[in-house]
Amino acid sequence: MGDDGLQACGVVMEARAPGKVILCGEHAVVHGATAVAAAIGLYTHARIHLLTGEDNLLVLDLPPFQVHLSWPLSQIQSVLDLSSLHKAYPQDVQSISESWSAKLKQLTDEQLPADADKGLQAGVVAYLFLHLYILGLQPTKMTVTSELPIGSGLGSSAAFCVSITGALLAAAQQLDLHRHLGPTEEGDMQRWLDVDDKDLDIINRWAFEGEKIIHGRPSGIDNTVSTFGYIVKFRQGQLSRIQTTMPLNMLLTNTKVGRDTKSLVAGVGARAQRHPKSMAAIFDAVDSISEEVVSILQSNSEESRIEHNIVESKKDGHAQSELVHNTVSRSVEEIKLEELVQINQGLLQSMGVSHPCIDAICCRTSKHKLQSKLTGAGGGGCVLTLLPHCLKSKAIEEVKADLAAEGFECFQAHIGGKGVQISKK
Ligand SMILES: Nc1ncnc2c1ncn2[C@@H]1O[C@H](COP(=O)(O)OP(=O)(O)OP(=O)(O)O)[C@@H](O)[C@H]1O
Ligand SMILES: C[C@@](O)(CCO)CC(=O)[O-]
Ligand SMILES: [Mg+2]
Repeated sequence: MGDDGLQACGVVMEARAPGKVILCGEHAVVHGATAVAAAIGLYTHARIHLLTGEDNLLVLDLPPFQVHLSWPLSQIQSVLDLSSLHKAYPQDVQSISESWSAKLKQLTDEQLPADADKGLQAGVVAYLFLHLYILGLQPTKMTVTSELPIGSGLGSSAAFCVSITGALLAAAQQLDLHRHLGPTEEGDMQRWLDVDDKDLDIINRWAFEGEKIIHGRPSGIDNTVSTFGYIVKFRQGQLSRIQTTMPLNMLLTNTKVGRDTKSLVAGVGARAQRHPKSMAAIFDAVDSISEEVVSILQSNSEESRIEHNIVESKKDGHAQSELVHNTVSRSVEEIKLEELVQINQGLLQSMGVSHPCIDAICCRTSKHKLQSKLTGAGGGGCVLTLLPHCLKSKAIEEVKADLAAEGFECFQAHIGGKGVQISKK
């Protein structure tokens, strides 16, 4: 018996799914443009315990929200028509119907406090939907923890959907798993298994259905990166993996301004309806930026090894800054990437998804001759700053200290690692 008095029957499955950064193309990707994104080494973990028949419950623990929810299976049966589930197979990915959506909201509202966040309600509905369709009415306890800041542009909603889908499919014994032969990450004693490619596709498709419940109109880029990992180019549901020898270092700064992706995506959609031609031109420009970023990342030319010195800041228009004194060498590719980041940020501002805090961070980092843009849905959340490979750690610490003095929290994360993985106990 566990601390909570529930009888676990010994089977525990855990899935971990990474967050992501979008290098370029957010929002425009919803309207058909290309975007480039990478997995980051911060994970959401979904742990599922199968319970014995004595506990006829579905239990959901969400420590980041200090929420513990529990539904008797009989209550779920009395609210929902589950007959269609008996015919469904986990491979047969389905969308939530209007009637299920209303009934799952009712089941969720009965459990959540009256003043609970609407975003949290949507996350719980996504969990119930995925659980019932993938695992059926099996008594379980699911605990979801996360290293990601939630609602901050690093794909927490996608990592939530991908990790719970992975854990549910693993518990339903629907995944082919491979022991991965590489060294385990330092300090990580848990053995993570890779998922077969065909099963990754099923995880991704279910997670997309979860994202639709949380977001309204996702492009699918976030769940795709969280599932497949690495660095990807994404356009209209199609992904291709980008292999690059270019070191991609960046600083992530959390504005800590709360926002939700659903309303930001809806806001850009409304602007596009009001100004179809102008917004189409912006989305086209973003598409070109992403295509250029892909070709820069994939170029392995001699040119990339030629180092260029950036003119000292005092000689250009930023002479007012007392902060800029370092001259940093950059490759031609790094210079181009920085310009594209700057152009993309300008276009995101035109879409109406920047925020004074984001603009302040971009301005602050430009005084260190570094380029920044929002990442994810914007409106607050996180900002990424490109760090040229020659930038010394002392200089990075100076930027961090400068941003910290403004009240912003900065961190670095590993870029381009694996996607969802499973661990069994
Ligand atoms: N660990 C978690 N536990 C429960 N719900 C979560 C968790 N992580 C994310 N969510 C769900 O995702 C929602 C936040 O998603 P949202 O898309 O607004 O932000 P994000 O995914 O962090 O940023 P972006 O979409 O810009 O990358 C929360 O309101 C909740 O529904
Ligand atoms: C804003 C957006 O483009 C990225 C959110 O991380 C939404 C989406 O693509 O689903
Ligand atoms: Mg999201």
